[in-house]
Amino acid sequence: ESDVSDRLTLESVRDSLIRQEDNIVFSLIERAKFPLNAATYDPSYFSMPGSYGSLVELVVKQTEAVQAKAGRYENPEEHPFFPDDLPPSQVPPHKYPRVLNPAAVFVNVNKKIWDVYFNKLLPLFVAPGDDGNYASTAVRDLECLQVLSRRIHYGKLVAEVKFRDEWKHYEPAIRARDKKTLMDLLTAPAVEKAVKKRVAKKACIFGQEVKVGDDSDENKGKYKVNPAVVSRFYGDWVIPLTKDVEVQYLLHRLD
Ligand SMILES: C=C(O[C@@H]1C=C(C(=O)O)C=C[C@H]1O)C(=O)O
Repeated sequence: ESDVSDRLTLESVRDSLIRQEDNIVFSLIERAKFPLNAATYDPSYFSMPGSYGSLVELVVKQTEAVQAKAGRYENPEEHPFFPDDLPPSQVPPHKYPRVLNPAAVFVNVNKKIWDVYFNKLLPLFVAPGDDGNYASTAVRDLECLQVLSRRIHYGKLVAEVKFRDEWKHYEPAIRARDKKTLMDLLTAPAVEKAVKKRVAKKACIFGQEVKVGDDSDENKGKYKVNPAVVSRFYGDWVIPLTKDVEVQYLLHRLD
């Protein structure tokens, strides 16, 4: 049986990133069903024993605790937002193929993802207002955070494949801790451009009203999430954070 890492190619890793776009766009559409619902993020909205902060923090922390028991974070592709005090996995260990350098576990940009999602993205793609559905809102946020985190940390696998393909170029830059050269080596501008175009198109296709027996174009241009916002969010944050993960991982690749 061949080693999983032998089947890992830049193409297969990119295919996964493309598939994850579907998940991200759908999750944003689901969140955008609700208005901002500011109470979800307001620590003074409720109080309960233990220091959970806001409702969304309660939902994320408690969900992560349950998922940790179920073994979610044993998977090197999953990263918790609140790694401190997580309970251990309760399930028999699964033998994940060892593909990444073990130092990969120390690369976690979820704090940044949390900040960017709530402060940069959310105000741009949800309507202002309050409909009282705070718990559902928090659950949708959790979903968005998890799919974004998975996508961005996939940068570790991308970097691993690129390193294997071109180690002769990467090694000297890693030894010299030369982040600028690493960034230049791993950047593929044409791929980035295609990603931004494709996510805008997905937001158009997945987010349109589908009508039967009505040929009029009255719904043309009305989308559940603004395709331009999704594309800009990818260009300004998702891609740069993925590349940040790539560089951070590569710096540890020879540890
Ligand atoms: C992920 C990759 O690395 C970089 C980041 C990209 C992204 O986040 O979509 C796209 C191209 C590269 O500049 C890749 O090459 O596929």
